[in-house]
Amino acid sequence: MTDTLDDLNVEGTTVGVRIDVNSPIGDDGMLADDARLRAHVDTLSELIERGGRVAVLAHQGRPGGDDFVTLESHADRLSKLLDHPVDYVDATFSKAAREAVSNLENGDCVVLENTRFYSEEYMEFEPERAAQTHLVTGLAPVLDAYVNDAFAAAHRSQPSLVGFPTVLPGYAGRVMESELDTLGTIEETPEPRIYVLGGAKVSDSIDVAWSVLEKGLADHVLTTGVVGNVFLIADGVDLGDASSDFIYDQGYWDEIDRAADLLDAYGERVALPRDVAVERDGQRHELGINALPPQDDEAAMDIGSSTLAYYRRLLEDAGTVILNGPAGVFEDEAFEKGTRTLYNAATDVETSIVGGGDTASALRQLGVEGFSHVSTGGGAALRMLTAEPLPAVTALENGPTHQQPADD
Ligand SMILES: Nc1ncnc2c1ncn2[C@@H]1O[C@H](COP(=O)(O)OP(=O)(O)O)[C@@H](O)[C@H]1O
Ligand SMILES: O=C(OP(=O)(O)O)[C@H](O)COP(=O)(O)O
Repeated sequence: MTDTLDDLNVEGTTVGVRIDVNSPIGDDGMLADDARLRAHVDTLSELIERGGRVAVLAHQGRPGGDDFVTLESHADRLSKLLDHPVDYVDATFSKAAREAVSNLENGDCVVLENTRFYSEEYMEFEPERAAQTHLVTGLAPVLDAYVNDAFAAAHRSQPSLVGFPTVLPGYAGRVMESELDTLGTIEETPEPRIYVLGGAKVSDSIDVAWSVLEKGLADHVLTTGVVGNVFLIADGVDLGDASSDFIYDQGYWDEIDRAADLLDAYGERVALPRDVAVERDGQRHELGINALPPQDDEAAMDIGSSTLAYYRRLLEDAGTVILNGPAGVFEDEAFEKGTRTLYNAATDVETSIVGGGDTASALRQLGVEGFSHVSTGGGAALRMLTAEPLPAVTALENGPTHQQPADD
């Protein structure tokens, strides 16, 4: 068990708070969706109201990506959401950052710059080594405590996630606490248990499928999205050049062999799409597996109606459904049907758990509501749902011995 904010004496304490606000970014380089910021409002408001001196750490995007931008617009939006001034400093652990943190008064809040602007932060380390990185050795001396609220990044073993709790007393924030409470009890959820794996993170999804099938956590795995396309190709279906090229370009070609191995081992418990939707004459057009391959430039952009009927039948008997990743290119109106219909059907299952940044935004866009739990994390939620430990949580649990009295 990790300590929580209930165990932290906040007043007058300078707290480094790691949050996950990794969000869609518009063409203007500004924040395009603030759902992940909203999730952290409770933790940050509580620390501010209890008189903490709050230094916020977070990443945005990955190096080289269009969404690899400064946190300035995140700080602006946080200030509005918290209804409280939030400063921003374009530094993470340099003298300017340390001075900004040291000058905080009780109830002040500053957002430091995107941690991944600093190269060691995009590497994975053992906690003890992460504690020796420039970020942690530079910033930890001006902090009294560390709060990790970044559940969505807790599957990463990066310095801001595992280094600080190795040298500072560490606490779970309110988002982290609630995610661990809900997702930590997956083995106790009602059976049969169905995992629906879609979206575009094929490699992660295959890892999850292996793990939950091997451990007996999943009675069935249903595949959709790019994941479903990879499984279809692994099963010998010719999806055509457009889908194959897409999978190749994304670097997922090797995953086809892994998917084939999984089908060999657990094929009877893995469900594959029975039809797909392509764009023909500017419209959605569904093709059964026997009608494939599609025409040259047509890519499989969604699952079709037969697949939806098949998956809905399987869901009718489920006690728990765990879903990650959209079933199709939901951003395009013609291909939102799979995601809308499947996720709506999932809300009827006794326990329904959803994870994933894009998935959560798809559900908001499509107005699908009624799940037992919508996680702030994708990869992190999936890792927990395979009953695997999260490095950042382990680091919090193993952190330096500390006894700080809670506020009176
Ligand atoms: N058949 C498909 N072809 C191409 N992209 C797809 C397909 N199905 C889903 N996607 C894309 O997958 C992306 C989301 O996947 P992912 O990042 O894995 O989800 P999450 O963030 O919820 O884990 C979306 O941008 C969606 O357009
Ligand atoms: O968005 C995130 O994860 P997710 O896409 O699995 O929800 C986290 O911010 C982790 O980001 P990363 O996958 O670039 O390490």
